[in-house]
Amino acid sequence: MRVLVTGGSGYIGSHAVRDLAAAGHEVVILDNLSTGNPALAKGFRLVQGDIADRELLKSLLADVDAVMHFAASAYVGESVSNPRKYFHNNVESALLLMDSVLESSVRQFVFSSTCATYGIPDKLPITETSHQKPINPYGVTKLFFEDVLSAYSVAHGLRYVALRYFNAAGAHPNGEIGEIHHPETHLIPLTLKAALGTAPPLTVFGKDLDTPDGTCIRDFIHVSDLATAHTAAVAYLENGGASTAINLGTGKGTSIAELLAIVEEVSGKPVPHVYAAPRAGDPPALYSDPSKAKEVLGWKSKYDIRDIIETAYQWELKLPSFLAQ
Ligand SMILES: NC(=O)c1ccc[n+]([C@@H]2O[C@H](COP(=O)([O-])OP(=O)(O)OC[C@H]3O[C@@H](n4cnc5c(N)ncnc54)[C@H](O)[C@@H]3O)[C@@H](O)[C@H]2O)c1
Ligand SMILES: O=c1ccn([C@@H]2O[C@H](COP(=O)(O)OP(=O)(O)O[C@H]3O[C@H](CO)[C@@H](O)[C@H](O)[C@H]3O)[C@@H](O)[C@H]2O)c(=O)[nH]1
Repeated sequence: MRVLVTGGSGYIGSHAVRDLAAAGHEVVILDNLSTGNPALAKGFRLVQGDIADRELLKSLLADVDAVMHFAASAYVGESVSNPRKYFHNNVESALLLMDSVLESSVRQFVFSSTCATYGIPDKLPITETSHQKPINPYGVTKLFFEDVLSAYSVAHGLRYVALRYFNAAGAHPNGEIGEIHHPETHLIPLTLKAALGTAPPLTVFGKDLDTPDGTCIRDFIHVSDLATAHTAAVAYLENGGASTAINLGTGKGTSIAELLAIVEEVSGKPVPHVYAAPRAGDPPALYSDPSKAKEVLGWKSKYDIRDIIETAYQWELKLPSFLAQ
């Protein structure tokens, strides 16, 4: 298949394009480089442009069979302080992308959704039928776009897979690419940087939450596992699969306190940290029931939290030389 990958120069997209190419697909990346890094797209055709550029999309979509849509603004905390940015990029621009898709012959679509669409879950682990009541603007935009896809699949014959990732983490096991965000606000890179002394002590948001050790719980899923799930989603659509939404997680939650202990073990260094109030828009505990992914896509995660920290640590050591290339 020929796949247009929006946001393929970002963290998760750059891992997915490598897996797609390894499976024999032809990839074109569209990325405006607002948060992406061109070095992550090395070896692939990268078109620098915006998903809202109708003219550009018309020409790109003429030559592809499917779209994989990663491009978005994706910081939970920032979406609370600057919601306009999120409604603009994740809804307004994304709707223009869909107009372009519907005006083309492309009818297969894979979307980067998120467990942030669930809000505070009604039960744990979270299944795809758990209620979706997001508690931050980022989650609202992602849920809205899922609803757009659902309506367009009924009205326009679009077939889509909305992949609801839990917390993407880790780096490519071959050491070539890994997590880069500007600014970096994610827990694992900030924890590693704190251990290495390349960033200030970690601020842990919340220590008296309603969780067994009082710190927040997340289901960290290795970015290479996410990548293989995307390739499986493309195969599912290629084989005529119906539109659906699927959780991508390990099924296991790790608390921040547990995570700090693993980072200390892997790095052999203490993680300097301080506690602060919970971050606005953060649910205390999120972890998946990943069984639908196994049933529908034949996919399950291969890496665990220790693998995640080990690959992320190796990447963190390499990052200065990667950025200096
Ligand atoms: N990181 C996570 O834990 C996580 C979890 C669930 C869902 N997601 C979703 O996965 C996707 C990728 O996340 P990521 O962590 O790789 O983020 P990222 O910021 O590294 O990647 C996003 C990419 O999209 C590009 N982009 C943004 N807006 C664009 C636009 N209007 N036109 C063209 N390109 C644009 C950016 O330059 C960047 O390369 C996002 O949709 C995010 O919401 C991420
Ligand atoms: O310096 C920090 C950074 C984070 N956290 C906490 O760590 C947890 C994870 O935070 P973070 O790494 O920022 O990820 P999330 O806010 O959970 O968001 C990520 O994971 C979501 C799915 O859960 C995706 O949808 C988002 O795009 C992605 O950024 C949260 O409880 C944060 O409060 C801290 O305590 N200190």
